[in-house]
Amino acid sequence: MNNVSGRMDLLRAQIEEANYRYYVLDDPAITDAEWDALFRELLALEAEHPEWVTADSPTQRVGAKPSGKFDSVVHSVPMLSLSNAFTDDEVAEFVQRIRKELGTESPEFSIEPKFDGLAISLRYEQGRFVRGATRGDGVTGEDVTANLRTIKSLPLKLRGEDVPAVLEVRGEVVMPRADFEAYNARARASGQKVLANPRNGAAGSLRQLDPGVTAGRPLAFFAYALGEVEPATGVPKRHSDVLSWLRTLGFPVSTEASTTAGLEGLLEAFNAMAHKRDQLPFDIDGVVYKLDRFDQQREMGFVSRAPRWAIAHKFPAQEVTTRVESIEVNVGRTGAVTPWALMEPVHVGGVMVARATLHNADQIARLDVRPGDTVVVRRAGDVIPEVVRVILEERPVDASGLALHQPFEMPATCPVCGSAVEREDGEVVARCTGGLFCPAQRVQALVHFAGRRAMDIEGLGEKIAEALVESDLVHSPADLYRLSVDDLMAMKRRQDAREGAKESQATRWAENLIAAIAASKQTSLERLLFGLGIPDVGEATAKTLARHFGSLDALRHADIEALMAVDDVGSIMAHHIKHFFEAPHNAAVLDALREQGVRFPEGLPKRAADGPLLGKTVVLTGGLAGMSRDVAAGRLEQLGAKISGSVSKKTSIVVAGEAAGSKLAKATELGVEIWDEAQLTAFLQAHEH
Ligand SMILES: NC(=O)c1ccc[n+]([C@@H]2O[C@H](COP(=O)([O-])OP(=O)(O)OC[C@H]3O[C@@H](n4cnc5c(N)ncnc54)[C@H](O)[C@@H]3O)[C@@H](O)[C@H]2O)c1
Ligand SMILES: [Zn+2]
Repeated sequence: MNNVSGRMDLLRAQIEEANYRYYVLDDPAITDAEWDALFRELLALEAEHPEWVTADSPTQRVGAKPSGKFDSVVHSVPMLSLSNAFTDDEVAEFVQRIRKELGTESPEFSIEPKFDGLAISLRYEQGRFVRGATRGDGVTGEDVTANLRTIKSLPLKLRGEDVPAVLEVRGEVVMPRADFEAYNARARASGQKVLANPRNGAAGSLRQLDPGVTAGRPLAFFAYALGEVEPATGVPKRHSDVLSWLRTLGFPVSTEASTTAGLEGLLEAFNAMAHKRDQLPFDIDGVVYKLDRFDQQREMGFVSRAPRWAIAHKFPAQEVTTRVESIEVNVGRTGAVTPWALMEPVHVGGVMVARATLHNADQIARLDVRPGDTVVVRRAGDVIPEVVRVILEERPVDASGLALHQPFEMPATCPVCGSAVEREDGEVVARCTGGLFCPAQRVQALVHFAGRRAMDIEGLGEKIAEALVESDLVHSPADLYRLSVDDLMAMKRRQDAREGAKESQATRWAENLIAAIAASKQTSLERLLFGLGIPDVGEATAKTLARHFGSLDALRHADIEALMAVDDVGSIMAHHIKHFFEAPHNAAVLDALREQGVRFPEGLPKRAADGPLLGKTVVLTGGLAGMSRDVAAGRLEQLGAKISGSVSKKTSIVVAGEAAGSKLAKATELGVEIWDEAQLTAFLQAHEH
């Protein structure tokens, strides 16, 4: 007996503490599922021992006392909670109770999603929004009027002529999931604290002392009930009609609401909503069934904490706790290195989950997640399951009480190919620098290599690249040039067999692809350089490098200083380029490409050692009508000019073509000499040999 009453005391204390963190601090320490388990256990013990039910038990009360941060508002009609049902049987009991007490065979119910947000009450006087408050402990809430005014969908003035002098509308403030994800992505990128879940996001945003902060976080509102109404004469007699009425007054009301009679209809609606759950723009944690007729609601009445005429039928939890077995990193197609927690499998959001993303190194540091840790995992909508927080109290320790595991550190080398993993200043994502060499990146690297502005191999898209890599035919771009029609046909046959497709004899695609690959052997240095996918080296830089060094070998052997002497090549890029060419596997690919017959014109740097433009730096901007900018640059270089991509004080001449933009503006500002196309043409003609 003492054990039981002791257990009840403990449960009450645990629930009190959880309520304080959840309702007042917006910073829960346990999951809703854990809270529900504690609460249910207490309810069950109280049912067995009614003599030990205390008046201040959490089962007898709603929420928690207001924090004192805001002015308080006394609700003229108390705001209650809802009883919960977790199984069909519990819903059946609920319906049975109503049938018995009302003597109605098939009571009618209104059905609505259970929004996972924050309950609020809005007060309108003479049709104008005057005050809004949180639920608080159900009797006294917090005045959050200024913050509520920032919610765009919340009407500040009621629609229509005939509105009650006093109208209180209750509903839920929620944070749409997309806005929640976007907020967290930004927070992660800038190293700020992320929101644990949209409910917390909504509650935390609404309970800000600065309405400016609330305004910056998109919130939505859904109306689902009335408080005080004066005069009450025009109020409909059914809940479903109240929802329609609220809509005509200008309130957002869920379009998912419906009505039904009897148990069957409720369970059907529950299953339908469970299917839709992931597609809804905001989180819902169940379905609420309410007796539709107000006279019947009055007959059923209330218990201390919740109405007896309604129940919330809850979905499987979207947040659960489990244990991290290990942390691994995964390399994506673009080389991005993402850490994952491998966990003891758990049911979350209705599916079994064994991996959850840890996003990036910053997030790991913020969470301080380590192997062996008990963590909260969240899975909602189509979003990848993620680790939300670590339960530090449960971190495994050794005999002397020290943590068993050190903080996790991102590996310095790629787990797939062993190349260095680098993270640029100011970037959140770490990347494998292996490029072509890294099997994890091969498919994307091949697609890039074959791209129209690189080697221009028609027909080599993502699907074929995937098949080539998967069938082990191609490890590096050089392997492309060893392929035969027979190889491709064999690959296709294996694929057809695996997919159970009918074997196709058509060889045309394979012949075309081999021809396109062969044709790409005649290329230019700049196309090849761009196609190699050197980190940071885009099309423009590839061009500049090709022009500056003239030959592949000159570039391959350039040191950092020589690289930095190239216009627009900064120190980071110079290091990337040098690393790339230094890596033996990249050198092997380049040699193999040459061996396979890839050819491009090479020579000395094109810039003449002498000429009228010697010592002058020229920038070309805007479109030229008579020739391409490349051609113009080449001819200027033959006359001794150095071509640069950006305007600075060192620029001698800016050639401004059609629609020249910021570079022209900068040249004007710096007083640099500016030529139009006519001047350029005249100059080139005058110096033609
Ligand atoms: N993790 C924690 O530490 C912790 C602590 C306290 C409470 N909780 C969570 O909160 C729940 C209990 O809290 P509660 O009393 O705030 O309520 P509740 O969420 O179980 O149900 C009542 C509330 O549902 C909301 N609601 C949503 N859609 C509705 C609709 N269509 N019609 C009517 N009401 C609707 C209203 O805000 C109402 O106040 C627990 O089940 C638990 O999930 C968690
Ligand atoms: Zn790699």
